[in-house]
Amino acid sequence: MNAQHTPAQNQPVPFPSATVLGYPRIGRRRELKKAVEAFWSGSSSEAALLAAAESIQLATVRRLAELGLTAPSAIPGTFSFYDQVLDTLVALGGIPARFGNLHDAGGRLGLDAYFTLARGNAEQQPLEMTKWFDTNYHYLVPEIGPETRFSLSSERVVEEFSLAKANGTVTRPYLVGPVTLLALSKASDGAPAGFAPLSRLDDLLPVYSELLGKLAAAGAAWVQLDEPALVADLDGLSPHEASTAVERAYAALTATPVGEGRPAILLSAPYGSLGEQTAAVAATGVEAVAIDVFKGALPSAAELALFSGKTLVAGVVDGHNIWRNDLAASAQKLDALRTAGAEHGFAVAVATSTSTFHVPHDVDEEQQLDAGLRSWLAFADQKVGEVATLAAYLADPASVQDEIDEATRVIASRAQAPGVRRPEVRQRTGALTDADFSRSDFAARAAAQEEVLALPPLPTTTIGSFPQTSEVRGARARLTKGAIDAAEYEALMKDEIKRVVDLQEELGFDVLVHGEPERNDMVQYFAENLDGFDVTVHGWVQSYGSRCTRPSILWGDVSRQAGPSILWGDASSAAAITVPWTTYAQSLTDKPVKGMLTGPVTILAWSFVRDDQPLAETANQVALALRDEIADLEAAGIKVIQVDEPALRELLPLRRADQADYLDWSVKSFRLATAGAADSTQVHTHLCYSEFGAIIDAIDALDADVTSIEAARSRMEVVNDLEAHGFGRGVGPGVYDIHSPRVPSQEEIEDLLATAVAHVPARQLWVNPDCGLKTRGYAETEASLRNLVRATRAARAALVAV
Ligand code: MET
Ligand SMILES: [Zn+2]
Repeated sequence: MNAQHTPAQNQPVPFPSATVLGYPRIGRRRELKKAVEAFWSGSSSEAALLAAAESIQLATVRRLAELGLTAPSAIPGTFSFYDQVLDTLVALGGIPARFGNLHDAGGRLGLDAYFTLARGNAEQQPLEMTKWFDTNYHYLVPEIGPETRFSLSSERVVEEFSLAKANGTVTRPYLVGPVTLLALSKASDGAPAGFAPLSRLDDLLPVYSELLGKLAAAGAAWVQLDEPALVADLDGLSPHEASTAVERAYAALTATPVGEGRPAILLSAPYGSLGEQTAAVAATGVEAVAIDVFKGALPSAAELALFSGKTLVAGVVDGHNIWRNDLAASAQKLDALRTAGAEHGFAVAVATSTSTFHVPHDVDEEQQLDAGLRSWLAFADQKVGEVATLAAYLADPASVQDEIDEATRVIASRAQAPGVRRPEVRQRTGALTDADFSRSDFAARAAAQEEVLALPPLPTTTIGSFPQTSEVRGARARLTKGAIDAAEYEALMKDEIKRVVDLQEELGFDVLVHGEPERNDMVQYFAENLDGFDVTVHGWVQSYGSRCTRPSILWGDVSRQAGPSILWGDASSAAAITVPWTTYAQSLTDKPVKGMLTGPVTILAWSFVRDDQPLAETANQVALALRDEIADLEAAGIKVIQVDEPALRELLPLRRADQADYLDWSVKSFRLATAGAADSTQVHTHLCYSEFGAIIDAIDALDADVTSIEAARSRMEVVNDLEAHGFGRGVGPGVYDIHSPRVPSQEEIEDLLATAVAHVPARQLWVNPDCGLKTRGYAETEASLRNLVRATRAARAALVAV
């Protein structure tokens, strides 16, 4: 089996015929999560953590070899204690000055320094966190300024390579590439206005080269430098700047010939087309380029001609979603590439389009799923098989005809399966008119809401969830196992709701929440209660650090389920998903309790969504189900309803040309979900995890009465955008960073509020944390919320004094 039909000229060691760009790194049973969290809590030692890391790393290498990645350099470096951007940053030593000196006496950044950057300490906020391209993974944002010093500060990547090698496998170390690392960085606090981190490229490159040299010396034949920034239109990075940076960076990194102190370089460009960067990338001296031809387009004939002498690694198998590959379609793409390769003298290899760390490990772990549904799926392990099959196809097309036919048959059966297309759902979306997407004027709504709610200035609220205690999670586990029945579970949840309501009353909040104890996850909970979805048991994927989510599978047409829910066995609650919990909370207090729903875009973004129809159609189906739920909440007397859309920014296409269309359908789906609400019902939305400046028009177009936005971790930057835009409705920029256990002081929150009041009219402002509190403990949450309410009271007094 050999894909090197036209061996590239400049490659001392050929690139393997089949590979993946990355693999899940948290462990099949989330072993890394457990090991890291035990270390953080102080219940295990650094030595225990390192031992766990080693065993996870070696298990991955063994598994990938078993699955067929046996050629040298076919297995990528897949380990990270927290985040790949942080790994690369720490290796290069470019850490923010605000942390003081984290280097040890030997000039190294150890594990403690690494975790301090990720999680903060008593004095310093952690590095900001934001979405990695259009995925639900979050990376830590480097802060680079003129003062940043780069020096080789960690050789973990070399040690990881050596560990695998000592155990018999030559892997392909992975680093975030220099252009992407700087393009994703923000200017440090001390940097002059307009400073561009990319201006430090020339200072960074020698450290990359030094690290590549160490990898070569350790025996690495190939390294992978990931440059997804090249498939995106990033703010502050023009196409010309991007090409120039690519040219400069890779001229420096390939200055040394392969074999004379550097490994061969695979430049990988996942998540879309290289587009106008194709020529710049093809002109570099790297030995191989991985392009995404699943989500991205095949390069044109003229572009392909530029790859002469290289290996083109074709990402034909989707690394980002879970559907079984259409092998016949992939084979066609490979045929085109093979023909062009023969003509222009480049080799072709097969890969996934992105790292597979966006998908779970193994479909075979999900025997509880319907066999039909299971046959439509490919998780990380199955994708390795698909890649191997397609590499075999390149070498000998006839050898895998059976596999190709089988994939074609399964995909055809999926289109016909019951539940995939339901006429009653399609009639409803087909009959929508413009009126279904609009509420009356904001002014009229605001007046009606003021009358019903009569809130003080700077109203306080939380984002929805309260800490998920081990009792709550334990109760859910016992319900699943059948150790308690629905009535017992319901009683336990009610106890928790009462505790949460009482706590908010005691703290003095104005708009309360029920705390969401009944929700394992804000998307999965809805998926479990809607038709068209299924959930997995072991399908965990990393969201950030040790945090994992278990995306549901949205495979069919969506509607609320007919018939009573399993809980609240009373037929009058037929189909309602959230009403009984919310009305129970409302029965305990005179303050308004928010109904909490997850919006259509977020339900799509955080599920594995069907790929057989436009996302807009699926979003409208979900929106109508939520619209029905909102009508039921209103009928039950709920006055404030929040529809969370934390993922609105996440699905934004990476290329500007595609963004307007996305924003149009995504905003419409939110409006479709919420526009049935009465004027007097206050509709909230919540956004987090991203910088929102770029989509502020779309946020405005959501037409929510109140929007809460994550802001504490980026130190209130969003209020500048709101001010510049003239945002006119209610807004709560977060004042408490819930991603870290740190308790913000009253003074600190007062400062943030003062900043907010300076940019946004006080009558529009709300006071709230950045996000839900489910991952926090009660003690720190109580202390933080107490400071939040105290700071609000002080800010109100200051307003009156003015
Ligand atoms: C990631 S956004 C979370 C919103 C949800 N209502 C919560 O409070 O957990
Ligand atoms: Zn949030």
